[in-house]
Amino acid sequence: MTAEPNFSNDPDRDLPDHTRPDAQIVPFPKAPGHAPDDEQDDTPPIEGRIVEGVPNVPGRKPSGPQMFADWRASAEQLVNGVVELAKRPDLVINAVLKHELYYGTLGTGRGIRAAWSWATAAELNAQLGSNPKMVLELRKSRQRMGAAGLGLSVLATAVIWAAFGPFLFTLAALLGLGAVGAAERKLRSAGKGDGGRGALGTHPGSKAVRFALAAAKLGKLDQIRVIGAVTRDANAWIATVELPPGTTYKTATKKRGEIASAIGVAEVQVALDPVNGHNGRVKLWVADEDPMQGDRVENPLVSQAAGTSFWTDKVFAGRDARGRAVAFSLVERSYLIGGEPGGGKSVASNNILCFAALDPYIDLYLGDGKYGFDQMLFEPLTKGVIGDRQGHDPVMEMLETVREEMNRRYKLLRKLGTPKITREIAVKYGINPILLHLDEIQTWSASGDTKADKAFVLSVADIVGRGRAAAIVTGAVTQRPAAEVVPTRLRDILSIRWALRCTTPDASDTILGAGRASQGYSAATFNADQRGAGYLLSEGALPIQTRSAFLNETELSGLASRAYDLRQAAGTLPVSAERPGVKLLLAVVEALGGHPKGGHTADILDALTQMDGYDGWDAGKLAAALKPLGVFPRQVDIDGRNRNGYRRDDLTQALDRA
Ligand SMILES: Nc1ncnc2c1ncn2[C@@H]1O[C@H](COP(=O)(O)OP(=O)(O)OP(=O)(O)O)[C@@H](O)[C@H]1O
Repeated sequence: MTAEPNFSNDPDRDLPDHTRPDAQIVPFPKAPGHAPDDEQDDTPPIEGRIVEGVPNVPGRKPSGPQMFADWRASAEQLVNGVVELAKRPDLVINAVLKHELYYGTLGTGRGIRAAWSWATAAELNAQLGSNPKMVLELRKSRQRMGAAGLGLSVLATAVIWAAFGPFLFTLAALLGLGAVGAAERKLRSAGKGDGGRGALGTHPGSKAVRFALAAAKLGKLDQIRVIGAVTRDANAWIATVELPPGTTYKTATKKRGEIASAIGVAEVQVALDPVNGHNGRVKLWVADEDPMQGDRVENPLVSQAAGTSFWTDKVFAGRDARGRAVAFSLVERSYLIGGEPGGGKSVASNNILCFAALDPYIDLYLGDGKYGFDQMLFEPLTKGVIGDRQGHDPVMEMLETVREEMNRRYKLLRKLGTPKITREIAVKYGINPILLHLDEIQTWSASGDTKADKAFVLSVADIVGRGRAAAIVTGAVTQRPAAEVVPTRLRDILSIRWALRCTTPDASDTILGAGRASQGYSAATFNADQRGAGYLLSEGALPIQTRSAFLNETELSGLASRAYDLRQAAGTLPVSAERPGVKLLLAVVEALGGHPKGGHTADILDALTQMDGYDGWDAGKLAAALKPLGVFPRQVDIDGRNRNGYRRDDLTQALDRA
């Protein structure tokens, strides 16, 4: 236990910008009553047009003058837009050409395919065997008609060219392409394109948005309004929608899947935010691409030179669908991480473990029910670890150690007459926060040995429940999120829940809480390509769709060795036989032999000088080496002989302190 004030924990110390201001849990969707940041913008929107920027979404019904002002602003913006376009006709031509060339070519291709099918009477292919004569005759006659039509077209083209030159020909060709392109677009938006019903795309109009919401059964088309313009925000479009009277924001969140389907995107691409002060409005945010895929999310710890502070910093968990940082504090918290095998639990956990490791004053206790190598990097930093010692005994021993420490802290709190350990108390009394991280808890909570499993769950629940005030954070991780693995009484007191990809909505609810999936927060909606995707529920907030930060192996070992250095400098490395002070204490204890009281200096030196590294040591050197460790020679009575020596108690207490 270290009593030094933790100056590296100073909240004002110089950290890179991105490590703290971002460190907020941003509800996704935002908690009702919480105005989205981007609603601060005052730019009046234009209904039915796409503008780059952020819409102004008033939370109350607009007043008459307000509506008039909106319309005036809309009209002004429209006029400005037209003026801008008039100044740059090349942009208009470019856009038209691009559109016509693209859709015109697709439409022409579709036309050629259709003409070929018609000319070959493809619809009668099945009857070729039973009635070949009829089919072949029809083919011949259609092909004759087709050839005549083609010939006439070529002739007409030649006449136009000869009479009016290439200009009119080009114009006619462009008009033709435009008409075909328009038809192609219509076919696509009506769902008759080759690829099925098309998505709304990246720049939908408000009418298309209303159609989609009506199709998602949020109400009748004429009762759904889009307030202001459909706008763009980085890689998404945003629309503020007024639902039919009596339909609430919550109803809309439950239909997120249907809305996504009607828009033609994946559910994870859609976010619904409440509109401050109006429960019948919803702010619809639709990403162009799946935000849970693509490049990994990096953890800012990698580029941060300083360590972390349990009391003032937040764990960087990842980013939400909109790319905003998602982070949480560990103070007075505990957490549950669950998800199917390969769902990303270890990756998510690494963000917490690295954060904790980098605060040299957090004592780490680690247990992995897989007895694998996931935690090995951190083992040299831990105060308690079960490593590959299997069964309930090692883990129960570790839990008992933590509970003893917790009881000791409660005694201190009673003495101080204060309800919980604060940063000031921790620094004053040398109390280090504890992180107890238990991976694959099903190994001990649902092993089949009912008695042992129950004892484990009770012990963990005790630490979670009382540890909050004693600066003890418990984390439980499982790949089997089911009630028998994480009993409700345990889950309900774990304040942070992180549901990575799950196989069923029930499994997701086991982590996030009953009913969450039906509210639209289900980690079962993620697929295997969405690596690290999950829902993170922090105390008192709605679950946030989050992609966890991914630390690769190089980064992990770099962070672990940085944590080692920080702990070495702070003197908080765990007892290790390799450290000179500890090595000496262990050697002297060994030299005592078996006597419970201790040993005389002469006898100790006899045994010590036989060991490696202590050749030639005398009483003076031994006393000088033990002095900084707080161990001094005393008179020790052994078997009636009272001589200068060292007491066993003094040596073991020094080991504890080390
Ligand atoms: N946030 C992420 N970004 C990118 N890839 C990720 C992310 N999270 C997980 N992955 C990928 O998924 C793989 C599996 O993740 P991880 O090992 O964390 O799963 P797990 O849930 O711990 O599995 P198990 O239950 O078998 O231990 C990782 O090796 C990595 O390739």
